[in-house]
Amino acid sequence: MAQRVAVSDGAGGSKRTSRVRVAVRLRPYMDKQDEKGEGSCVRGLGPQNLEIINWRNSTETLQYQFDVFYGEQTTQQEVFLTSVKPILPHLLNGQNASVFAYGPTGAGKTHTMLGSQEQPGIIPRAVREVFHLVRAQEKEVDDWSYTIGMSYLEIYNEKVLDLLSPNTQDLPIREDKDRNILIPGLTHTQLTSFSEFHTHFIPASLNRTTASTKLNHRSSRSHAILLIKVVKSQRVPPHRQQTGKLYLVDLAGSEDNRRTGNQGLRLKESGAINLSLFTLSKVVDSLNAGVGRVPYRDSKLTRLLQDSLGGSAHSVMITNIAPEYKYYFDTFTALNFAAKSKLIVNRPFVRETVSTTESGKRSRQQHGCETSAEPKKKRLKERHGEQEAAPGPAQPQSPTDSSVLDRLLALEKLMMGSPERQRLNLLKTVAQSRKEIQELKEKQKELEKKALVFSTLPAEEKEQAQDMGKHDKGGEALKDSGLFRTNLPPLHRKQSTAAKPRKQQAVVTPLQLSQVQPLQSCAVVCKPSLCPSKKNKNTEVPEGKENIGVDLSVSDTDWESHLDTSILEKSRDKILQVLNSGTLKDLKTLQLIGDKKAKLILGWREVHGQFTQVEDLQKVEGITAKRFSSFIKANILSTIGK
Ligand SMILES: Nc1ncnc2c1ncn2[C@@H]1O[C@H](COP(=O)(O)OP(=O)(O)OP(=O)(O)O)[C@@H](O)[C@H]1O
Repeated sequence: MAQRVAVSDGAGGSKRTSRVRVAVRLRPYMDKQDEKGEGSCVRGLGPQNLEIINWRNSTETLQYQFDVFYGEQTTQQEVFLTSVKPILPHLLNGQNASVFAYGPTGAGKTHTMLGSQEQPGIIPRAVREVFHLVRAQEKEVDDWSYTIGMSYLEIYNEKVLDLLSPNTQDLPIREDKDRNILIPGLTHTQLTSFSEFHTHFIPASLNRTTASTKLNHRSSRSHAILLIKVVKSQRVPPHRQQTGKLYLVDLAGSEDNRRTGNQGLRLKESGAINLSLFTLSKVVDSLNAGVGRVPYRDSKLTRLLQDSLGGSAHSVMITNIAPEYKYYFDTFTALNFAAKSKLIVNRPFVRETVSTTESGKRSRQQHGCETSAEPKKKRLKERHGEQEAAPGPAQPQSPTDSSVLDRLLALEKLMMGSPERQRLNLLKTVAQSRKEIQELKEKQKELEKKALVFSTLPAEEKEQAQDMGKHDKGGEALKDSGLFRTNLPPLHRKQSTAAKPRKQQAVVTPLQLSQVQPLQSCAVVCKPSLCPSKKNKNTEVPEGKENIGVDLSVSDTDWESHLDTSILEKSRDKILQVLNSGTLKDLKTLQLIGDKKAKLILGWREVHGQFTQVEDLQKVEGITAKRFSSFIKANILSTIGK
């Protein structure tokens, strides 16, 4: 059997970590979409620079520098030749590459990646070039043969779906011992020519999940990922084999839900899209800043791209932006994620209000890439015009909506002026907070359900339940959090007629009835020393599970000795069973296991199979011996009570 060999770059040899090359492409101004005729808010300054009006002060612009800036006149061919073609030869040496189009909905990602028949984009051009390179290589070198194959998939709502075989379910992502990422079950079709590629690709594209949002009629709601694999096999012994993978990714649009009118399923989709794009930008940031851990595992998208993004792979991110004012917030956000730095420049942006019919003409003038050699006279004239149009500190023309301004302020506070590492930490904190909010929301839903049940109980039972609830620390923590109070107004209203303010909050207490029970029952089966004590409270409570219904205050080392061995074993078996056969939801019912840990457990199971004993849990990333010891204690106490 052919052997996969380690590959090195033709230029050097030693393993290195590539930066992700960041390009920005500004699409042409589109009159029809700009009903208010507000004009452009962004324009090019040169081959690497652009500027956007400063929303805080319109006498200033914010200037950004990227590896490349493509102005609105840039052709599809120029984008391909300068950003994509140079990385393709690496595929024939067994190296990986990825090209992805990032940016707000309607800013031109699909145009850049796919294009049209008249203006083909990166995908058709890259596949044609790969065939060309392979044919040329086959003519030159005799002792290697090449095969080219394709897979096409989408990530929709964090599910991996096969576009070449649309009836398949969510596919798993695995990693082999050489750290290659694999998707078992994904269709891989051998291609003999470029026209054959078209035969498979076009119908598969129609399987892609798209829906209409207010912003773009055929807005893509999934990340579409085309994989082109080049396998190079040695015809003579030792029959070495090298595989080069190229991922061509048309990302779903990041969007502002308040503006797009997303609700229900669309809103859920947007959550998944925004989370994966957020993780992607964190990954790109970490790779380019050269900081330690790259958070590939935080989303399916980045997990899938792990072996083709950073490391020894060659990656290009093309951030697409739109010039219209109505895209201001999205453009600003996209630029801040893509840019390493920005400069505030005291130079006004001409932005007098014009009628829609004139705006196209004016925008073309504005968007011509200005250079520093621009006549001084013209700049002075612009400045003068600006002062006439908008005296004093100005607001941005479009995002005057106070919620947008709030978010701009928050975003700026987060991104501006902080050193790279600090910025990464902030990004991390935001992601963590989002996760925690999600978990709290889930918990809240659960509590609401239980509250409903409680409201049907007779008065006597209610009182009993309230008394028991007072002992529950997790419930108190939730009650004390502002989030719980603000998110449960209907429940408070319901109670307010029957009880005093202090008691109103007790609406949650019966909900913890089932959580308190383990401790109560525990008193029956364990020795007195194990029963809940309020004195010893220094036990670590990891990962968003602070509201566990058991007391962890008993000493970490001797608590097992207080329990009956057969009960202990039975509990361990129960836990092991959940670890080995539980779904994500089941795993999350375990004490101290949140969403992230549950996913890591599932991932471990996919790669390594069953856990032979509960202690194996320590092999899962992030579960330290200390965490495991808290985990086992909390879960055993909890199962004993059930
Ligand atoms: N560089 C460009 N030149 C000409 N037209 C463009 C360019 N970029 C985008 N467009 C046009 O703008 C519109 C929106 O572009 P596109 O559908 O590619 O956006 P998108 O970012 O892929 O949106 P979504 O996230 O919804 O898929 C399309 O009509 C497209 O043809």
